[in-house]
Amino acid sequence: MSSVLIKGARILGGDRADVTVRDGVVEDVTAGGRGGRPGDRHETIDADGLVLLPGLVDLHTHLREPGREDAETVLTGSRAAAVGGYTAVLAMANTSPVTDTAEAAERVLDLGREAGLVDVQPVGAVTKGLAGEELAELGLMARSRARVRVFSDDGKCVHDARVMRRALEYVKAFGGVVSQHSQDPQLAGATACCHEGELSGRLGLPGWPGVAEEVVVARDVMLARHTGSRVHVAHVSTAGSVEVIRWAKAQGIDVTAEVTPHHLLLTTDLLGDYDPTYKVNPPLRPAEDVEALRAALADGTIDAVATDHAPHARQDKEHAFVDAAFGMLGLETALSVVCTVMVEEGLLDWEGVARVMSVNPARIAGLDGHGHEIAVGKPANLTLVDPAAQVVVDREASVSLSRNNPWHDRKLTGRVVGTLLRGRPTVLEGALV
Ligand SMILES: NC(=O)N[C@@H](CC(=O)O)C(=O)O
Repeated sequence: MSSVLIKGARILGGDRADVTVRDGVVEDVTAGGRGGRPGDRHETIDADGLVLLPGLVDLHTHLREPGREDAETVLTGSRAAAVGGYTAVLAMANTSPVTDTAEAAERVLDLGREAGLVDVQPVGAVTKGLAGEELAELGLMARSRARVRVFSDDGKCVHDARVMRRALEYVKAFGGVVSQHSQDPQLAGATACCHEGELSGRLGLPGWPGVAEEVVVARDVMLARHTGSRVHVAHVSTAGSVEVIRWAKAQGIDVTAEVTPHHLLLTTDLLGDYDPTYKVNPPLRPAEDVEALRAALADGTIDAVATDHAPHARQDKEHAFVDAAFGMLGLETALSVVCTVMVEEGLLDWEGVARVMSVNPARIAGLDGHGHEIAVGKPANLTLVDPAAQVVVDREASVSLSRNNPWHDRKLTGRVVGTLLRGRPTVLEGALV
């Protein structure tokens, strides 16, 4: 296999270095920009002043295949992931059919390998058909070729405490984790589609109060304590949930949490003109929650940024607000949003970005080969970022199949310019290779 020389990149935003990768691993790191032996033939990437990060890992991606290939496929979602700087994504189980068997998980794994742009790691459903009643084949999925370690009914909450307890006990045996979509179905019912508050009243939209999330987070951390197992809180959206998670961590309870880019920047007042692009689960919250989420990501209470990339075909989104599908795109813009709201605001440095977008997600998901330090002998899953680039997002430029992009026309700072999967460039100069 050929080698690649990345010249002059700032590893985690530090001093310039030359990084040579060969046969899928980092072969050499030379400080000061004199890397590459004379006479060696490399493909050279001029990375002068660019920030080099370990390849990003997304704990929460919806790829829609099988079942809704008109919204996204494993291939198109993999393209969006690579453009976004990702080298691994966890593919959520709420496809049709649901990923609730070993065969279904292996099929997603194989589709990811065929696409060959990022490692697609299937998430297994917690319950059969996401129905919340009977446990899915957790052990068979774990022992399958797909080696499933993350289980989630995402899109639905595992609301029965007894089922959640059993799931936590079960996954403990093989070091698995349950990623919970925390939404109490009585407090936030089937029609709830907007943060409950003054605005939802004025708009006449059924409200989804923060407490519907917080009560489930509180219950689940107690179940994690009781079972000695591991729970992960998906898409945390309220200050109250942050308080519970902070308390639980202080008790030594094995809980981790993720926040989405949209909950770090967008607020509920965007719903003023009923644009379904901004309809998402959990809903966009007020500015006080956004502030608390940023602070929690900065201080480590929230471990990871996860996109909840949720592509939807036009016919599912272009409806009256109450009838439109929940969800928004996220893979291609996540790094730019994190750079804008966390790095530019002085809340995280690039080492911190590597931690919340690569190291911690890889650890939570148990993904070997990702989230490693950039050092000799380590897998060459790498992301190059231009930290000063000014981007105006154009939804038509997306490589996703869907267009439900809440970032359209927004100005963001920082841009992914290169991605390497095991030493092979998948993205160069911001475009797919
Ligand atoms: N996050 C979303 O708004 N949508 C998710 C599922 C869900 O959590 O409702 C989807 O699959 O579309």
